[in-house]
Amino acid sequence: AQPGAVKPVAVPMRDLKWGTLNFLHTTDTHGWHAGHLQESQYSADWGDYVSFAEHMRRKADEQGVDLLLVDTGDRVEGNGLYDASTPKGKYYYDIYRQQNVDIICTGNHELYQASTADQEHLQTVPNFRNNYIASNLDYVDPKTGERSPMAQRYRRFKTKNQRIDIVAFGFLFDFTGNAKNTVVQPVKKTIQEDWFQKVVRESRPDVFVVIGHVGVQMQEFKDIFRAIRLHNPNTPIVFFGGHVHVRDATSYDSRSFAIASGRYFETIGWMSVELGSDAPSFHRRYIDNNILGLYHHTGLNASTFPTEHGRNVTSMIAKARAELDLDYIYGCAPKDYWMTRAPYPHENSIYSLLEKQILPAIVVNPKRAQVPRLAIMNTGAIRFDIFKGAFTRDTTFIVSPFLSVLNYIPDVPYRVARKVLGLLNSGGQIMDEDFVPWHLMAIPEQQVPRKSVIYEKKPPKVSDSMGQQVPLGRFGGGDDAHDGPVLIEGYTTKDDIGDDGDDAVHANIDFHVVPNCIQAEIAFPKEKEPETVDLVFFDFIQPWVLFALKVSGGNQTAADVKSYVPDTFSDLMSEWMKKNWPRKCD
Ligand SMILES: O=c1ccn([C@@H]2O[C@H](COP(=O)(O)O)[C@@H](O)[C@H]2O)c(=O)[nH]1
Repeated sequence: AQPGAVKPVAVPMRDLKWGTLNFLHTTDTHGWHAGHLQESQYSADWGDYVSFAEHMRRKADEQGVDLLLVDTGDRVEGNGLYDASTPKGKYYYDIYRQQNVDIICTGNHELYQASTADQEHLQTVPNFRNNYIASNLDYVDPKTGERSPMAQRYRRFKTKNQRIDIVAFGFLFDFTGNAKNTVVQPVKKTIQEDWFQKVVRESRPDVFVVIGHVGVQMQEFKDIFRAIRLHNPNTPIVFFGGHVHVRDATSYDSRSFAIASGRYFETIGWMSVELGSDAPSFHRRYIDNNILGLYHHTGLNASTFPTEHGRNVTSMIAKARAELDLDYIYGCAPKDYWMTRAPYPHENSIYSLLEKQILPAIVVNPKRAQVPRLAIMNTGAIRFDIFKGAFTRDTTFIVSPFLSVLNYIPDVPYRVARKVLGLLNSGGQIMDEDFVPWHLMAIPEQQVPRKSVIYEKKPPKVSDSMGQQVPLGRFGGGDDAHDGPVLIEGYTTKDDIGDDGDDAVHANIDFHVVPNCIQAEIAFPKEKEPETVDLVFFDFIQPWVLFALKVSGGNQTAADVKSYVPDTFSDLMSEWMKKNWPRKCD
C-alpha cells in the first residue's frame, strides 16, 4: 500500500477454490493503481498485486495447475496517477507494465481521445506484444492514414504446467464515441468475418477464453458465445468482462462461465475451472483489494508477502504521486457526498451539491451573467463520491476526469427549454431506434437496467474506532445472515450464481438509482418565468440535448451551439472547492 493510505481492517473471509485452470482478473482500473488511499478495504496498490500474482503463480506451479492474468481495459482516466501528468499517463504506462498480464484488451476509455489511443498503440500494445488482443479494433496511422488491427485478432497458446490448449479473443463492446484514429467494428459483424469463423470452426482448443470490455449481461458477449458454441458444442468457454463497473457473474450454458470484476481496482476477480471430469465446473470470487485479504489467500504476512518486484512498484507509484503533488489540498469537504448511496435530491447527494451550490456558482459567462439559464449535466460525468476531509488534486480527477466543457445555445424559448431535462430522463420512450441510447448519459453502474436497493437500517453495533478517516471502511450495522463479528460496509454481491461471491463478508450499502441528467436553474427572475433562457450543457450530451430540443418543438441545430466558458468543468469545480471549503481539515 502507499504511504499515507489508511490502515487495512481484517474482516471475515471466504476462501478461494483452485481448479485446473485459474485466473486473476482486473478491469476498469481507471488509473487507481495506487489503490484507494482513503478506503481501508481497497488500499493495496499495483505493487501489492505484483507480489500477490507472483505468490499465486508459485502456488499454481506447486500444485501443477495453471494461472493466467487477464485485464479487460479502461485502465486509464479517473485518477490523478494517470490524469494529472502532462502528457497524461507519463508515469502510468511504466507502472502498469510491471504486472505480467497474460491476456489484455482495450476499453472505451483508451479510445475517447486520439492522444490516448496513440499511447495505447505506442506503449501498452508493444509492452504486451504477445498477449494483447484486438478482435474488433483497428488503429489508423496518423501519418499514412493506413488502418490495421490494433493488435493480433486472437491468441492461441498452451499453458505453462498442463499444456492446456487455449484460444483467446479480446473484444470491445459496440462503442461509437471513439476518436477518429481508431475503428471499432460491431461485434455482430466481426463474428461473421472469415478469420473468426475459421478459428471457431477449425481450431478445436481445450478451452476458449473470451476477454472483453463488455458487461457479462450485454448482447455482445451472448452473440460471441452463440457463434463459438455453434461449432464447439462441448468445449468450455470462459468470459472475462467489464465496462459496467459491477461485480457480476453468469453462465450462458453448463459449459460456460462469465465474470466481471468491478471497477477502480477495488476488486481482483478470481475464476477457477475444473477441467478434469466430463463436465467442467466453475468457481468465482470477488477479491477485495485489501492487503490483509491478499495475505489470507497466499498464507503470508506483512514480512513474507512483499516481493522485491512488488516493493519496487510500490515505490515507483509513491514517487510518481509525490512528483505529481497529488496530495495537494484544494479544500476540506465538510461531509460525505454520495453518488448512489444517498437518494437524489438529498442533502448528502453529490448531485444535489452540484445542482444547488456548484453549478450556480461556476456556470457564469461574464458577458451573459444576467441572462437566466438552465445548466444541464449528465450524472455519468461524475465518477466517484466525495468523502469528508481533504479534497485534493487527486480527488479532482477521481470525481471528474473528463475534459468536459460547457456549451450553450443562447436565448432558447423557455417553453421549449423547460422540457429538455424531462426528455433526457425519460428512459428513451421517445427515441428512434438508431439513436445513441439515453442511458449512456448516466453512470456506468446503470448501463444495464438497475433498480434501487435500500436495506433495512439497523443501529451500528460499534462506532468507527480507528481514529482516522475511513469512509468505506467504517463499521456497518451488521448483516442478517451473519451474527459473528461486527461487519464493515462494502460489497454484498448478488449475481446469477448466488450471494457468496465476495471474498470478504461485508455489511450492506444502499444503491439509489440516479437520473440520466440533473439541472440547475440559475439567475431566474423571482416574479415570473423568463421568456427565453440560455441552455447550458456539458459538451458530451450535445447530441441528446439537440434531439430533445427538436422533440420539444425547438428549431436549434449544432450550428447554434457556442462555448459558454473556456475552462473544463473539472477546473471550475476544483476552483469552487478552493473558494468555498476551508483549506485545513480537522
Ligand atoms: O466525456 C465523457 C465520457 C464519458 N462520460 C460518461 O462515462 C460513461 C462511460 O464510462 P465507462 O467507464 O466507459 O463505462 C459514459 O456513458 C458517460 O456517462 C462522460 O460523462 N463524459
